[in-house]
Amino acid sequence: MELPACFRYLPGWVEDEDRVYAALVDAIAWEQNDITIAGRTIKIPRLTCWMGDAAYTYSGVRNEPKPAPEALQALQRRLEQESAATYNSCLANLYRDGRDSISYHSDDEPELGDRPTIASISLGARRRFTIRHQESGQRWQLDLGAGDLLIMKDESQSDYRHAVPKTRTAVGPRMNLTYRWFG
Ligand SMILES: O=C(O)CCC(=O)C(=O)O
Ligand SMILES: [Fe+2]
Repeated sequence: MELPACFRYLPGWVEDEDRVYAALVDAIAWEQNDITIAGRTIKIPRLTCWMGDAAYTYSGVRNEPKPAPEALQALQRRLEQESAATYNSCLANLYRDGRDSISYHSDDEPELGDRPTIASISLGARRRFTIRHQESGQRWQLDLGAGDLLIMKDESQSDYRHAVPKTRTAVGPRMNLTYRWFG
């Protein structure tokens, strides 16, 4: 099914994606944060790293920025040309296996502004990405593979939610880089 117009899918956008994955998996300062929901503290089911100018707080976790490796900045420069947008930060996710996931959410923190453009690059193993329209409940799914780019803009965060569900299928690690403008 065709995606809503505020999601633009560009498969195979990254050149040399295996090399970029290998460089970044070692260079990024991964950590596993805790989140507290309804008084219960659990570990986020994936590794993350926030690279930007300022601290980023989401789900009650304050993330201090870490330095961005050169390979990450090189991708950002190419992305800015592709998406006619500028980015000043990147939230990286590492899904170690099928038990790692991100549940349905919108990236709607106030610092991202109204109708943010978020450029999301996938590297490593292919994983399912699901989109749900908040009001109608209509769903879409994409299998994001190594080198794929998904640009989310306009009402993608205000009207839709997205997720990477857990899978029982044996699957290797997947990295996702979400470039954002954080004001
Ligand atoms: O891993 C993905 O493809 C999505 C990650 C995501 O939605 C996020 O970091 O906000
Ligand atoms: Fe997201």
